Amino acid sequence: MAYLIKEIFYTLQGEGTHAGRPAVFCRFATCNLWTGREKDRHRAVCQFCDTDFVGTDGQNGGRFATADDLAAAVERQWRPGTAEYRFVVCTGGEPLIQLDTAALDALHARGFWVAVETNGTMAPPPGVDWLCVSPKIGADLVVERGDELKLVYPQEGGDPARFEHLDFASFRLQPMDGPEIEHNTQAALEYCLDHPRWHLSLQTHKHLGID
Ligand SMILES: C[S@@+](CC[C@H](N)C(=O)[O-])C[C@H]1O[C@@H](n2cnc3c(N)ncnc32)[C@H](O)[C@@H]1O
Ligand SMILES: Nc1nc2[nH]cc(C(=O)O)c2c(=O)[nH]1
Ligand code: SF4
Ligand SMILES: [Mg+2]
Repeated sequence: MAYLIKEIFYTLQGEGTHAGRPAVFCRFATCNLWTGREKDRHRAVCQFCDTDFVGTDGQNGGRFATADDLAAAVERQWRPGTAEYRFVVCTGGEPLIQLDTAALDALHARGFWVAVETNGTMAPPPGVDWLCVSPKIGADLVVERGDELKLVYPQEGGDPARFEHLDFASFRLQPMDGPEIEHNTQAALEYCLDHPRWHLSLQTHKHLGID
């Protein structure tokens, strides 16, 4: 199977439990909850997306014919001479449309610890090392266990309490970026203070001005 990849780049994981950790980001093209085109945003299931995942024209993006070709492209972005701590974040778009066992195995074979950022509407292949699920109100959540549940806050109909029974090690609220970011950050902060099971996740890369 060929893989359509928007971009591959080396940066710090900006969000969640692993914020601050050096990582190669592999952004898969396409999503099942939005076409990615602005003209369709108002009728998308997920309307607040902050990401361009359309096409294969980003840095180091392209069509990779095999899982090993994809893993090799990821490895090329890791700093040479550091075999340890290799970390790749598979995101998108929705990575689970394309990320299969062959791709996961190929990344593992090159020594990567593999994280996935998903909207939770599709089952992951077994063996993902860190599964971060970010539910979208209006989409069926089929992934009910994982390492981190990262809820963008606030979402209409998305009371965090709705998700607390699910089997995740960590529960995070991430303020919705957009015109209301300051208000949303205060609201998420207050929610965490009142409900200490929830920890705040900030998009630190945006503050750092990095990808
Ligand atoms: C662009 S998505 C790609 C992965 C997957 N499709 C998903 O939604 O989890 C990566 C992360 O960014 C979050 N995100 C997207 N738009 C956001 C926004 N406007 N504010 C805060 N987080 C956002 C998503 O909820 C998800 O946790
Ligand atoms: N630095 C950085 N951290 C991130 N964490 C999740 C991201 C994503 O778009 O999935 C992201 C991203 O785009 N950049
Ligand atoms: S599900 Fe993820 S990639 Fe798809 S539109 Fe929503 S935030 Fe963006
Ligand atoms: Mg992002």
